[in-house]
Amino acid sequence: MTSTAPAATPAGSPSGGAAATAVGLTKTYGRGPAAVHALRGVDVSFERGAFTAIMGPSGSGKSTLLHLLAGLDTATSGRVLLGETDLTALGDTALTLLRRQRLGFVFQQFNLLPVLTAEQNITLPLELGGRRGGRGAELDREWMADLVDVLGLRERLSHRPSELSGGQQQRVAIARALIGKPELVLADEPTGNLDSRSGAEVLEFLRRSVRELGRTVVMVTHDAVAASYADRVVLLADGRLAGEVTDPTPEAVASALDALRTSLPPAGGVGTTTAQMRAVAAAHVPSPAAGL
Ligand SMILES: Nc1ncnc2c1ncn2[C@@H]1O[C@H](COP(=O)(O)OP(=O)(O)OP(=O)(O)O)[C@@H](O)[C@H]1O
Repeated sequence: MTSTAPAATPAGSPSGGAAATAVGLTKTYGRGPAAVHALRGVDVSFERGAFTAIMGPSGSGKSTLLHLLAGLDTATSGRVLLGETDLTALGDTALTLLRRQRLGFVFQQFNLLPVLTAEQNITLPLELGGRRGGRGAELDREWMADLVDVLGLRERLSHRPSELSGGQQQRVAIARALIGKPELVLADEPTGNLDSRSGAEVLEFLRRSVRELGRTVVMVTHDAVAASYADRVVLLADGRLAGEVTDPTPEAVASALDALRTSLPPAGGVGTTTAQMRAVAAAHVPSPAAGL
């Protein structure tokens, strides 16, 4: 699938124009011989107004990177910037507020409240913000109408989640993620629980939220077809940035992933140098990441 979006910001570029930036990001779980190096120094920028997918073999650090971008986990070293704000310098309360006011989340499990209607689920973040005096508690009715139309939910607003299909529920979850006009929407396998038709709808809506509603989306996925809806695919292998595919097609993504998998030993990275991965990725990826 070819995108008409502007060229992506190179990996590791400064945060000007970037919705989020990771700088020398490392995350180690555990200590000593049991330590797991989930991220080993990742430098990557996510361009504002673009749809970026993060892909890589199982255990390559995708979810860890998404969680650090969300301020849901703390880095071992390095920094995460949301715009100009350094998340790694914030305490728990500030991070909670930042997540509520500046981020939107879409999960594989739709996480809708069963007793609320679709409309109530969508506006819930504003209710929560309002109760605590947070910013964005006012419902922007025009924005709500835009979201409902783009997501095709107008006829479904009074329905409860149990009365909606999986795809419709995920569209409600996307509207809920977007209602507060977050700077960045983080999606973790948003189509993982959907059949391919509903998945395609959801991906199309995520793309439209970027193209038509000016949002910024970063999505973790295992699916090369899903990734092809993005403007750019960032590849991770063994906790490191291992290349990228711009204007991705499913074939280009699948071949870049195959190249990464065959370059990794079964144990997950021991003995594989970044240089080896770069060489393999460069051979298969149309636009390898600058700065690798
Ligand atoms: N809380 C944790 N404690 C210990 N190790 C962890 C923890 N979370 C993740 N890891 C390890 O960190 C590495 C990266 O995990 P992560 O979940 O980020 O990978 P992933 O690319 O998202 O994998 P998958 O595609 O299988 O979901 C893995 O080796 C994983 O086992």
